[in-house]
Amino acid sequence: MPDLIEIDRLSKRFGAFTAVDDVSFRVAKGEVLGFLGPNGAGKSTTMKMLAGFVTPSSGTARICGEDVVDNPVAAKRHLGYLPEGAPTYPEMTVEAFLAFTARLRGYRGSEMRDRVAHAMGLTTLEGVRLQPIETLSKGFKRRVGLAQSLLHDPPVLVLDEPTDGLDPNQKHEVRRLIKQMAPEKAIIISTHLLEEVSAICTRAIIIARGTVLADATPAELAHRGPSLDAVFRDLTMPKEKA
Ligand SMILES: Nc1ncnc2c1ncn2[C@@H]1O[C@H](COP(=O)(O)OP(=O)(O)OP(=O)(O)O)[C@@H](O)[C@H]1O
Repeated sequence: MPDLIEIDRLSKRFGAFTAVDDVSFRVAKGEVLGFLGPNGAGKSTTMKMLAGFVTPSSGTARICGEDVVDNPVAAKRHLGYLPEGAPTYPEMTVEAFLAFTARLRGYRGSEMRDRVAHAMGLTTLEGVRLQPIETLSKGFKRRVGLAQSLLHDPPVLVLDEPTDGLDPNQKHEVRRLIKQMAPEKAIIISTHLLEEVSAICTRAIIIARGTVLADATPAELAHRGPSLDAVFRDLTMPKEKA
């Protein structure tokens, strides 16, 4: 399977602080990579660099072979990105926001309407399509963000905490959707939920203080200790000085 995401020696410094430190990995079509780490580990910053919202200090990131710094428009064409938090334009209705995003993606007329309807169907938003985004619950807002990332059916998805704020039923639905899309795409999800990794990820990267500490299948990671939870703690908790 081809590598649709290629990250080589990527770093990001904010002043004297290094948020992402020499990170390299690849994600092939068919893989769902879980990006795990404690708060402040550098997950969102890495995803923002992939999405072109933060410029790397050094290293490269390519999506479907397109460098995100040198060819940002081409790279973004292949990418669906769900940022952390709620979608912008809170006063827009769900449908108007998705139509606006679809127009930005270059769709017009019936194709635009079909794309919006399909994305709302995938994320079960039809019931709230005429509601302003600001009046929605956190879980619904998250799903509007997800719908926006799926509009152009991109081969690469970078989803920053896709199930954050969802109730257990909604979590189940979003995980089902990710699994269903997985064979045709390369997907990265960041999460704090270790059960999510076992449920949908084919591979997991554990990152802390900007550095990759492990890159393996969930089963391989779980075998390194009594549980995935214990392995995560052992890798990411700062060690006591002797
Ligand atoms: N624009 C910025 N300026 C300065 N520091 C930043 C900036 N963006 C992020 N950081 C810092 O970089 C580090 C990594 O942040 P990042 O948001 O990537 O972590 P994360 O792993 O996504 O954390 P969380 O799980 O809490 O979302 C943090 O210490 C954060 O405060």
